[in-house]
Amino acid sequence: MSLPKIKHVRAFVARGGGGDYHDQGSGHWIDDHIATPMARYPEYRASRQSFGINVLGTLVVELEAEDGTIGFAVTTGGEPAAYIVEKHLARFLEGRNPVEVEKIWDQMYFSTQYYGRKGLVINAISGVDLALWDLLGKLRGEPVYHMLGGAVRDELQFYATGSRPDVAKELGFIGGKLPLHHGPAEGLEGLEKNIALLADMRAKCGDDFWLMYDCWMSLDIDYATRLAHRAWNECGLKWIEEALSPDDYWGYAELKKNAPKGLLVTTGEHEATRWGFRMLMDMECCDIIQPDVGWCGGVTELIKIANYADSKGVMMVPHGSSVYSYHFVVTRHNSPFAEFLMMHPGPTEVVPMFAPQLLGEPVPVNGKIRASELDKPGFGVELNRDIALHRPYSR
Ligand SMILES: C[C@H](O)[C@H](O)[C@@H](O)[C@@H](O)C(=O)O
Ligand SMILES: [Mg+2]
Repeated sequence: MSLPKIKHVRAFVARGGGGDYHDQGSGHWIDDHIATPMARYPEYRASRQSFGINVLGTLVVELEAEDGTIGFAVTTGGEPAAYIVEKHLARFLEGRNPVEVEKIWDQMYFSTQYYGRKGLVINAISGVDLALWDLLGKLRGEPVYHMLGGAVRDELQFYATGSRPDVAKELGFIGGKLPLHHGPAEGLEGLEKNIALLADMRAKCGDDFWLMYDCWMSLDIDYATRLAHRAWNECGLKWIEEALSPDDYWGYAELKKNAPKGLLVTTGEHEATRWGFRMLMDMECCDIIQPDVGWCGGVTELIKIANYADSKGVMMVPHGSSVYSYHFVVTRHNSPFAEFLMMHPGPTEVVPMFAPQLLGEPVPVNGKIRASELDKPGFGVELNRDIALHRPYSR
């Protein structure tokens, strides 16, 4: 049974939130003195946008089939990713049967391996792969999660990422993940501030509410180990996330070995492909892997990553990527909960993570999304065509 072939491949760029969710206006919690590897330079310490965290913008990939059906997806990548899609990857898509997700992924990866493998190129491949799965679902009239094996539970439960875990608790989330504000460059004074903030949130949220710290690659092994023990002993931290550079597999293995029993070590949002995640798991770097399906290779690659994690008894809780991860998580026993990234500036309200780019994007209510809410073709969302979309490399 052949489906309508792919006729057009288009790559657009959009700004102002959405796929590149760090691309927010001023005064947003997500750019408020958050610790990063660049914090060793004082001029880049107060704002991640000052060193370019939002320089790329959103990549929108659109695949149009012969019958006019359109599949699309958004991720982080902007104009350089649009170039890779239009000038390199499109040749493996135009004229092809959209069912060939494996062969198309293989050709996109190995044709770009000489300059890709991780980062921007894999973001571009992920965007194409997500658009392909969306197109497949729209052509078949099936939600992506049905094509992945169906739901193993009736609802998804979420923890919330943002600077207000106390509000997240009131909104019904199972936990709150705080951004870490101070890294090694701010010395013991900064460490004490990190602990004081966590202790304040523990007092506000009570003992049973999960509290986590997201360190966004900002620490060294000594600081991370000291923070882990203090935060566990004094504040009952549930996990310490992405403490070290994604390339420091050896450091993660040491941190996990030296972390207090009971504290979880997590990482992976800036890792890519089955090979990168195999390295994390074979070197016993973490207790939970956190791939971003828009950055790790898409659904086709996440299937391989998640299956390997499942075989090793490692939890796979994707980095927040809205519907693109919800349709995956609901089908996996080793993904018992999901992340919801609070994109309200406060954050004191639940707003769609990729707003304003996706029409029909579901949001957690009382910290949950029912699986039945995903029962729409593809990823169940449509592109908001009222936003400014620019196609820099039309052919
Ligand atoms: C809140 C963190 O600093 C990042 O901005 C966030 O995108 C990511 O690390 C996460 O896990 O949500
Ligand atoms: Mg993170």
